Amino acid sequence: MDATGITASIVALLCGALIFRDINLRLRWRNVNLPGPPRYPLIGSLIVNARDIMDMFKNQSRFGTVSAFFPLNNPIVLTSDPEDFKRIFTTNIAPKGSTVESLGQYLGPSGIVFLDHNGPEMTPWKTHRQAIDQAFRVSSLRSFQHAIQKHAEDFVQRLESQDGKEVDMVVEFRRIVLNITSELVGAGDAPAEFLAAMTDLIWSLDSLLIRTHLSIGGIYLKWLKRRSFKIVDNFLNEAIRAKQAELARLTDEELLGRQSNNLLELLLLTGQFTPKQIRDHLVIFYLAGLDTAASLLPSALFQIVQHPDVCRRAVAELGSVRSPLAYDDLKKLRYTTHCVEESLRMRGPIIVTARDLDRDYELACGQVVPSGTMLLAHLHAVHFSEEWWTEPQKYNPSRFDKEENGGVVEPKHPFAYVPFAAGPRICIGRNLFFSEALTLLHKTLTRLSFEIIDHPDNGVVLEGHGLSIPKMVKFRVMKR
Ligand code: HEM
Repeated sequence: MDATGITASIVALLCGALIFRDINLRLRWRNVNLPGPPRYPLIGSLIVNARDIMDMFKNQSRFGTVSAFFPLNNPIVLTSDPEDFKRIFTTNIAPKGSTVESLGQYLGPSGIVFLDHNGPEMTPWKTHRQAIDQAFRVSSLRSFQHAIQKHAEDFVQRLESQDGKEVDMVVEFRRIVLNITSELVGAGDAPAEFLAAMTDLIWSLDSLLIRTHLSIGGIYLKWLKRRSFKIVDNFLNEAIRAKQAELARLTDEELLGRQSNNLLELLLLTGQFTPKQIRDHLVIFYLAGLDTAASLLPSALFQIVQHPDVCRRAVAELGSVRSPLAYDDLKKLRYTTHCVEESLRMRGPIIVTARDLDRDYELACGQVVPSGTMLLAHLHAVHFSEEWWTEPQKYNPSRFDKEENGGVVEPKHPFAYVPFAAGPRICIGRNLFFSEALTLLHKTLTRLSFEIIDHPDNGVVLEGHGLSIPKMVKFRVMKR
């Protein structure tokens, strides 16, 4: 057979495989009747409906609470039914699976986010999660508060030095969250070169997310970013070695009484993890803790400043609490906490979260979808649903206060407010995030006032690839 013949045979084989896949999928889905964009043979709802698919990620899905679409014939079900959230998040019917595989290949497969929780024992994820949970207990957060304070003070002094000038708060918050995360991880003394390399790795994820369906994406990016990886790995591996040596010098008694408040030390002290696993977890904390908090904080500040009544009330509350703020003072900031909660509802950085069905699944609406389907929990859509919230488009921190809200508790369904997901895999860093957010708001709003810069993009959030990120948050800052 000549070259043309071989090429024609390969093309014919590929077409045959695609047609077989198409027919198989249609048979498996013949009894499922879910709304969604039209689906074409072989390419599913891809090209023609790219816009529709983007629309589906916007706050209100065009197709209602549950819809199905098939980019390249990969079945995806998008749900914003809180009853589905309850099942997905609180049982182990839907593992994280392929959705995070590419990310795992890139940043290190043992990172807590990538470990699968499927199976009756949920190991090794459960073992890792239990060990890491210790760093987020109240006692650890209490002793970590002084580090947050120190960084918050640096942050506000930096802003004060720009008195009267225009400041890009997206950049400022990103810098401060990076520093706080480094402190938590145990890389507080990291050189600027390490922080730049780590930021490079995290930022390049956007291009990985675009290629997320290509399993090669992670490996390719790892090669492309090999220089940054070398810097990050050299620093972390050296930090792990140095900490191991330091702990080896301690007596058993000293080890027993030791209170660690950074992850590196804590993970070593458990004695359960290899240096490679520890390295992967530390990297993950940058991924999970950086973009999320650094995206939400500028938006939260923007929304507070944009609403003068809310701002006056928050400033009064923040001013009534002593400085520096101790961990136990945070609970006195009830109204400011509601401001942050309201921003998490409206501008929570994670729009959707994905799970892979490894068995047939009955949706809350009664339809059974076949195994192999990717299930997307649309966190934002439920946050904007009129079924569960009063005037969901309105920024109203008081909705979280039962007394102020005429005795009504919002939302009207316990799984209709899920900025941190829910169940055993709920965000491990949520309490740390509130410590960061409240301490930074305390410092900034009591020492500075903010004037919103007039620009059409100011305060706008970009929504793509399942994440919501502020496009621009610029203020003129003035010392109070
Ligand atoms: C605005 C702040 C944050 C938001 C909205 C947020 C949201 C989330 C969500 C929705 C998940 C679940 C994802 C899923 O199940 O697919 C998650 C998981 C996680 N988050 Fe956060 N997060 C925030 C801050 C943080 C911080 C500050 C840290 C740590 C420093 C952190 C560490 C993690 C980790 C390690 C997981 C994985 C837990 C597991 O798989 O067991 N997050 N987060």
